[in-house]
Amino acid sequence: MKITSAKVIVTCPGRNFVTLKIMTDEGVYGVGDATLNGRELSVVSYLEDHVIPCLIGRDPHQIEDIWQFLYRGAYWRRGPVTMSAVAAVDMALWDIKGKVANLPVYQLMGGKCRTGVMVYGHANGTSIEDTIEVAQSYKAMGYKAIRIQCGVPGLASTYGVSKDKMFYEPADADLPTENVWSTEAYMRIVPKLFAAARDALGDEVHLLHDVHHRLTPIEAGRLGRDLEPYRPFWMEDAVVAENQENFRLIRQHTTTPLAVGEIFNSIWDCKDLIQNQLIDYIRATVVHAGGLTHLKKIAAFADIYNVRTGCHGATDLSPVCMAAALNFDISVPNFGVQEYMRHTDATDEVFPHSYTFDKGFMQVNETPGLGVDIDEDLAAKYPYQRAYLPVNRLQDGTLFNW
Ligand SMILES: O=C(O)C(O)[C@@H](O)[C@H](O)[C@H](O)CO
Ligand SMILES: [Mg+2]
Repeated sequence: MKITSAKVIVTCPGRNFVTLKIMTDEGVYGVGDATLNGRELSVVSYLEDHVIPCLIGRDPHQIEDIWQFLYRGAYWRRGPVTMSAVAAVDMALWDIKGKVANLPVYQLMGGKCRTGVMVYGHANGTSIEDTIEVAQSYKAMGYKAIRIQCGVPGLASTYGVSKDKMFYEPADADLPTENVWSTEAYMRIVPKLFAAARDALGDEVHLLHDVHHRLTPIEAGRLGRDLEPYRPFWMEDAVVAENQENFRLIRQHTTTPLAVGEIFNSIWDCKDLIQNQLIDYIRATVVHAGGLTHLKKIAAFADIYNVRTGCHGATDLSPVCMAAALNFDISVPNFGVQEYMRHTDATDEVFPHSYTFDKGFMQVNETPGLGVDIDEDLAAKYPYQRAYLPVNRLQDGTLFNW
């Protein structure tokens, strides 16, 4: 079997998605997600100019060898652009292998380890009351795990709080929107949100929260300790993780479980965090961390240290990535939870898929391959629109972490 051609499809049914489609001499094709929010076209170029020429004529069944060729063979390793491009190829090759074998990809990865994939939804509101009302509606939809984020008094806007309650897209403008941030105000409101949420939602539902890289390690230690009475499922991205040692300080001060990794690209970004047991959940994704081939290795390494998976699943990860993630989630032993931000109907129409949601769990279903496709004619109706993620400044104007 040989790869005969490949193409990159950029479409914007409300937000941008980049999809790789690999064709073979047997008529079977595979799809992979290559979306990197706010930096989409750099991955398009990486694929078109540097990856696709190397794929033509190769045997699509040699997934590991092609992965090694694109990773080691580039000489320049890692980084979000490279690893998203490698991931797209990897996903498409698993899709092809599954279609040829007439099996869903999870079967090729070892088969089901569980009956369904527990997902968490996003409840957010400008006030604590609004947020709890939305969380109640998620609970009514059957969600077992809910992320709660609320507005911070005195700040015009904050990460995680959207106008549309079901579809959150932070890349909202043609040039970066500027947000204003106060750590002090934020640290005052979040424990109150958790106290009210536990009270209103009961003991059983899992409550999650995303700090979005905004605290210092000692501040994160304090927030984690303040949240302990409300037993959060996790505190996510409490600090920036370029320095993995940051997490040691947090760990010394709190037993609140820690999650990190949505912006990680390889096992090297989380190796120390995992082997020193400084985190509880690794959030690396199929699309930004080198595809299923690499994420399987991260998960296997994490399993040794009791670290569970909690893959990123925001709307900027296309349904192609979601389908790949669900095949991964159902088949790894140390699965924790999967993030699930619903895509809009327009996006779901461009990417027909077989996965389903029911009572807080998702199912991959039995479609051979990844179980997802792209409708190219429909995709062509939504041309690329430049969109940036926001930037964040402190109240005195200092540029901060968004
Ligand atoms: O946990 C999450 O879902 C996030 O932190 C994302 O919303 C993130 O901000 C976006 O994926 C950025 O593109
Ligand atoms: Mg996050």
